[in-house]
Amino acid sequence: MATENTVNSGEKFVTKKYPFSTQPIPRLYYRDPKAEHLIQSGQPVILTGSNLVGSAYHWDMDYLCSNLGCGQYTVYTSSSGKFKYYDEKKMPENKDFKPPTSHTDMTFQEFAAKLKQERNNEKERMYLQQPLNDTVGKWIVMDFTNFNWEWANQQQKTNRWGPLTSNLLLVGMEGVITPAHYDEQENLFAQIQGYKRFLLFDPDQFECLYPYPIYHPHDRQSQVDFDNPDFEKFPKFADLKGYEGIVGPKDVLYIPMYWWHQVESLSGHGETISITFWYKAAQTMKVVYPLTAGQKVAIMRNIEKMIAEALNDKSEMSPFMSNMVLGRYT
Ligand SMILES: O=C(O)CCC(=O)C(=O)O
Ligand SMILES: [Fe+2]
Repeated sequence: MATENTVNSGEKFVTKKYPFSTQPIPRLYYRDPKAEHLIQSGQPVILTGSNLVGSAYHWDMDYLCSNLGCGQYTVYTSSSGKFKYYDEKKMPENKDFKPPTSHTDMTFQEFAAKLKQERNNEKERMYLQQPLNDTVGKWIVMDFTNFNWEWANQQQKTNRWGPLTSNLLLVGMEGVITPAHYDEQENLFAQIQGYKRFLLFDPDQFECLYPYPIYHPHDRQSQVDFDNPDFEKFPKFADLKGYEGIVGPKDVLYIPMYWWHQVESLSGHGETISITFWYKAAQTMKVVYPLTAGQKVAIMRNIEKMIAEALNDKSEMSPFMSNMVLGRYT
């Protein structure tokens, strides 16, 4: 696999090389009017100085072990290092589907012990992904209470986002990868430990990334294997253009809704610890034309859902979808 060296804020990183070009995600002080403007116009930006999770900068494996309590945490395991998300609710109707990762629930202490054991085991990567809940110990509650809610709430208000839905705690081994996908929520992604490389793609790159059908467990994920793209099946992947940036401790990345992202925990800098702040979409006051690429993705999703429900048999989807457009809209 081809790699290249990247230098970012004085640190050196080895990153994988992909067959598409990228431009840097802007990196700006959080109070910079240019940063505020990017968020308001639904563009990604790496924000410095916000201290969104300033009260959690001391979180590391030992502190979390002592203070996270004895609740159960979901830990995913992968032999490829890739953790492509799958929706288990969509598995019963997709009998041939084989989950690419497995998961088990364990205490944080059990996870930390396993991590120490497996740290040098290239064949087994682990990634803890668990929304923060009320089983955490009192010091974590204290740190959480002292997040920069004033700024977060102000962003929520200014951008008319809906309610905060969850804070996902992500603790990953070096080298873990979350393959390209989009989410249906706004996200302030806060980094605490380690470095993550983000590859981002505008929602207008939809046709270059070939998401799975909506009824598939991998809905919202790209079908393209970035390490070994099948250009015959996915020819427009060759036209893909993206953004990239490295997010380190204290940085916050705004990931706008429907923006594709691939996330790679970089090697040589220890485990990665991150927290997401997911917000429901802003309510649309008045529709303005032309529609944005994100609004078109939302329309496609709704239509696809309606057709899938009406047909009630996923084997009918493919001929139906082709017949609807063939020689008419093609
Ligand atoms: O950090 C990761 O590995 C994935 C994060 C992600 O996909 C998200 O925050 O939406
Ligand atoms: Fe995501």
